[in-house]
Amino acid sequence: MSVIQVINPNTSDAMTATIAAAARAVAAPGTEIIAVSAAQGVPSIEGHFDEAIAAVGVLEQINRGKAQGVDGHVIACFGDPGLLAARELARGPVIGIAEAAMHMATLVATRFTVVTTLPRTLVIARHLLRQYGFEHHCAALHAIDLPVLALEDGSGIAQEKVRQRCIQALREDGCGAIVLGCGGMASLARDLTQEVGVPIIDGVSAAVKMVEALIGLGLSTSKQGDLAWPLRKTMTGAFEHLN
Ligand SMILES: NC(=O)NC1=NC(=O)NC1=O
Repeated sequence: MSVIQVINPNTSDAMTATIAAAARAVAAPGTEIIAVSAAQGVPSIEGHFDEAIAAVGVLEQINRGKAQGVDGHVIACFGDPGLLAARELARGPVIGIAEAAMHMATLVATRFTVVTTLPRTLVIARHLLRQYGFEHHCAALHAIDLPVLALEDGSGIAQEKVRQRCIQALREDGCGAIVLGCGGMASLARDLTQEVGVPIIDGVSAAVKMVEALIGLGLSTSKQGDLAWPLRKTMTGAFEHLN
């Protein structure tokens, strides 16, 4: 039995439910998914400021997951907020949904397109492409120009905009796969893939399977060098509980 903690770095429980359903849909029979929202922070993550706030919430949940003895962690926001800090703190594997989706896309296509939410988050995805070494695999990045929580408003408008943008990208970008650039899009991948006949990749499910694979291989986060446990120091104020 493996236990994987899936962390929604924003505080919107409705999005956590969407993320949890996508994770459980692909989890192996022997894998238990524990899905959590950030205990404090921002209701949605749509820029550098939000990412900084969300990173603290991620670290708090990593600590809780460690205390619960989970075997691995997923950071279920497309900016992968706090990923390396989380790897310092964690023993088990920590995978972000952007890196997971990008890795999977390169395994099934030579070029992929990213479809995300607000235009101002495009640069965050670009930074990750460079950080992970996937820039030359990415054909294009597009934003549907709707806020993250539009995906949870029940209207279906955001979901239809994602669908239309994917169809347009497949016509125009010369890509062989599409990466969905938001944790809140997790539920769209399977049906969209069926409809367009091209891999539409959700990072939540990709990350869950990558964590399962790492656990199965007996690979945990390296504690050599920069991902060694954080140096001990006395934290104060709002961070005292992280001591
Ligand atoms: N690009 C994004 O939409 N990032 C995200 N913000 C959130 O709150 N969750 C995401 O996945």
